[in-house]
Amino acid sequence: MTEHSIGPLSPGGPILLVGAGKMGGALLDGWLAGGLDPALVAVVDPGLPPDVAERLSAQGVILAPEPGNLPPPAAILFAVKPQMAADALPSVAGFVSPDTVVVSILAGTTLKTLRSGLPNGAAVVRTMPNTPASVGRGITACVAGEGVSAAQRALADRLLQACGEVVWVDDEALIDAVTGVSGSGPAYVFLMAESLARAGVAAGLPPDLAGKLARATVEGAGELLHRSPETPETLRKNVTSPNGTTAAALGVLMAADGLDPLLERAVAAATARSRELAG
Ligand SMILES: NC(=O)C1=CN([C@@H]2O[C@H](COP(=O)(O)OP(=O)(O)OC[C@H]3O[C@@H](n4cnc5c(N)ncnc54)[C@H](OP(=O)(O)O)[C@@H]3O)[C@@H](O)[C@H]2O)C=CC1
Ligand SMILES: O=C(O)[C@@H]1CCC=N1
Repeated sequence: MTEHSIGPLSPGGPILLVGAGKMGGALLDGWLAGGLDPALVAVVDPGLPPDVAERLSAQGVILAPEPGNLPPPAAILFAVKPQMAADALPSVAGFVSPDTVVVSILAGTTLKTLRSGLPNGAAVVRTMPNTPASVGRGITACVAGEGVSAAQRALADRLLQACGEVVWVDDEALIDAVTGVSGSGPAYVFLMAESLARAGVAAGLPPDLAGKLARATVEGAGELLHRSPETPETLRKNVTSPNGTTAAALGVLMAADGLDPLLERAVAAATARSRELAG
């Protein structure tokens, strides 16, 4: 069970997920774990693996609906790869009613592009979630397009809150840097676990032990950061004895050519790629 219960939700129509891959599937898991009634959820994804389709169907989720046999969705969560957007938008458009809000999670795909593939005046919210959503610990940044009503914004907020925290921005341009920090960010942290394990092996540990230590360290540090009211800086200082082992390591990581410039370049590369995807 996640920390974020969606509770009873009467959205006034089903919630349609278009694209139930890694991220769409994570959000779907978050909704179901958060208590969203599966009978209110429909999924369009021609590539759904049979075991996933079977599990969702057994839970009562509606699979592969057509616009003619599904009531107008209150919200459509659009979650295909950005490169598939043009192919998939016509099928999304077929489900859109005047009251539907389309919530996109596509990296680099602008409100303008999305709206151009949907019926005139469609309400669109562009968002950037991240995969910890599958365990209720995601964070999603959102920007509302023109004409999104307060009720539509509240519904988008509620659906995303079932999977973690939600923040709203007014400036769509910020979403590219959001993607570089929190959208892609979980990958940087997982890489830290991989890289720390490799460094442990280089320092003489057996690979299994290095992997176990590195994973538990990243998990534990994340949990401590989650539970503690302290800043990351204070938590770091709490580990660091004067002239001790951590100080020796931080001398490398916090040097002029250490982690800051490396992450700055990494986030800049992701941000630039997000802008590039927008065309
Ligand atoms: N993964 C992440 O961490 C994050 C991803 N995003 C965004 O989420 C989106 C999805 O990414 P991700 O989940 O990683 O990608 P996936 O490839 O895992 O998921 C996309 C899914 O959409 C399916 N699909 C393809 N075409 C259609 C269609 N016409 N109609 C319905 N479904 C279709 C795909 O099927 P098939 O595989 O058969 O093509 C696949 O199952 C991307 O736009 C990405 O930018 C945003 C934040 C974080
Ligand atoms: O790598 C990507 O393009 C997507 C967007 C953010 C995380 N994954």
